Amino acid sequence: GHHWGYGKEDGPSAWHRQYPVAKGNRQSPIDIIPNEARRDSTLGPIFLKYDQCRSLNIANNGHSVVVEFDDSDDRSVVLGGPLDNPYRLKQFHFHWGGKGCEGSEHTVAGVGYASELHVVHWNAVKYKTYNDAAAAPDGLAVLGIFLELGDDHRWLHMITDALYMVKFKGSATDFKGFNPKCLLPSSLHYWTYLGSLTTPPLHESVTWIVLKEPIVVSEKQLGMFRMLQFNGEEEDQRMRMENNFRPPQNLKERIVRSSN
Ligand SMILES: COc1cccc(N2C=Cc3cc(S(N)(=O)=O)sc3S2(=O)=O)c1
Ligand SMILES: [Zn+2]
Repeated sequence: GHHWGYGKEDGPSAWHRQYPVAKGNRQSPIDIIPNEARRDSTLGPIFLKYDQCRSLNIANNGHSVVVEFDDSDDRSVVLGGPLDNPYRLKQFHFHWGGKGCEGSEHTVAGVGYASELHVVHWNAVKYKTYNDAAAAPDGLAVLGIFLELGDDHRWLHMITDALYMVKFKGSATDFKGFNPKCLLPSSLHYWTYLGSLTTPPLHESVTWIVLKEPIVVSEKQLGMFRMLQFNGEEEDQRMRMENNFRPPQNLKERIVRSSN
């Protein structure tokens, strides 16, 4: 049927028709204003226990490129910070712009980055399935990491080298042995707030943890993401996958907290 996308007719400004929660009170992304974030001494550090993580595959879902993990046990979790219990690593994916344009979803004092990495975790302590967690107010914890342009990232090639295998929507290939720890910046200082999925179904189920320090990737590396297509191989219309980001949404009655 008529599916959502990032074009003029099916893009973020139209999503509310099929997903009324798009106009909800805890939508994401937002513009983060550092000076207005509340420094909270009760907010401890976050811990990323990814050493036993097991990546499974890399796929093009028609909206982004996603790396999925085995989440059948608590082998890889995020804990601490604003979280009351460990959240299980499920997948990571990216959002990016067009050549030379901004592409991140969150912005910082009105400034966007070239891209944003989302590492998605779910509350397997409280919820039996991912689907249940993804629709629950404390179901997901997503780590947001900004990508800024500069030198080559020494490990990103492991992902960009695989992109030719998942050029079209619906394609997937094995992707074992990848640890997202190699995509983290040196500092785990963060902003955190209660928000939502940034794509349909836009569930208001995400505790966002946005790292303050970006990682650096080259224009050449980011350009590889733009060889992906929104369309399936059999579709006539070829649509380059780019500008797959939702713009910042109203903060409403929320505050953003800052780790020390
Ligand atoms: C029942 O709800 C479900 C079930 C299965 C998958 C999803 N998802 C859809 C969108 C979506 C968007 C994310 S983002 N950009 O905010 O990090 S994460 C995510 S998802 O949880 O994978 C939702
Ligand atoms: Zn995302």
